[in-house]
Amino acid sequence: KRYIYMNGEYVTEEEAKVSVFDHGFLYGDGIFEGIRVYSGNVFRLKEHIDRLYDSAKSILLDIPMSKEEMIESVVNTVRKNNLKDAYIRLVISRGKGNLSLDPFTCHHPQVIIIVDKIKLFNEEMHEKGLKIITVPTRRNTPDALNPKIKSLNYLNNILVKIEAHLAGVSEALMLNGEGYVAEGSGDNIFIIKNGKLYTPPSYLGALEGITRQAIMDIARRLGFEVLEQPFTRHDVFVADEVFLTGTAAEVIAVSEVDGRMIGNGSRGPITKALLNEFQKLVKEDGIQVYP
Ligand SMILES: Cc1ncc(COP(=O)(O)O)c(CNc2cccc(C(=O)O)c2)c1O
Repeated sequence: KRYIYMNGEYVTEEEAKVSVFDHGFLYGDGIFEGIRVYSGNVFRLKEHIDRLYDSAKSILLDIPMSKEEMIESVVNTVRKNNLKDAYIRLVISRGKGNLSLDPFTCHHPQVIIIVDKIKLFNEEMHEKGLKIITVPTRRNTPDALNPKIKSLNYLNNILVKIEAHLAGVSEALMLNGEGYVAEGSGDNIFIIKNGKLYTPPSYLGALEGITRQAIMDIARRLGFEVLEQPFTRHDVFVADEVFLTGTAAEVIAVSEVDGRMIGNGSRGPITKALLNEFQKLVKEDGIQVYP
């Protein structure tokens, strides 16, 4: 049996329901985090919670518990489900209100913690790398709905998934309003050229990924230069290596973009080395569920 945390209680999947008047359901008025547990370690949980509370502040959503209480609730929910490896979906909605858009008619934000088994990319996909495309749908502009806010408004990302699917690929890149590469539908992007790593700067219009930061930390620790600067599709096409990062994706190589083969058409050596280091880090850096 799986238990879901809802507003301080554990309920079963069948009992886990929200009101049809919940503004998270009606308007995507809410925020969320995707977090992973590796061998009982909740990877960089504090960093995820810090980002969650930043997203909350940015949309004036008042989470009815402290960061410490939220961390404890996440850990307890993993323990309640007795999982050592898992994917956690932490959702906070504005809560039940009337049918207007007005968030000030919602007085009880919903705090929901779902713990699930995780699907992985298999070893073959890691070695071969993903074939991806660039799609016409641009990333939300920061002065409209800032991509730094991990909100429940994922239609921008879902439209990208639809375009990728229609093109027969599993993932796609979004550009920003100026035509610079922003990120994938649910992951950040890195390119490697002449031994240097490049990733779009966070102001460009992408989520400040926890995995992105971890890879930058690892790469710098290994002595690589990492530059956060804008780049274009051309820079991606001529890169030696390309990979995507995300809690679900981890570190996944890209072997083809818009029909251009990347490097020798399979995962590059630096990408593989970074993934190896990442797989060690995720077991250590975070909060232990079963100390
Ligand atoms: C738009 C976007 N960009 C980057 C990332 C990677 O960030 P982290 O390194 O912090 O996870 C995300 C988060 N990744 C995310 C969110 C929701 C679902 C899925 C999925 O692949 O099922 C993935 C994301 O949603």
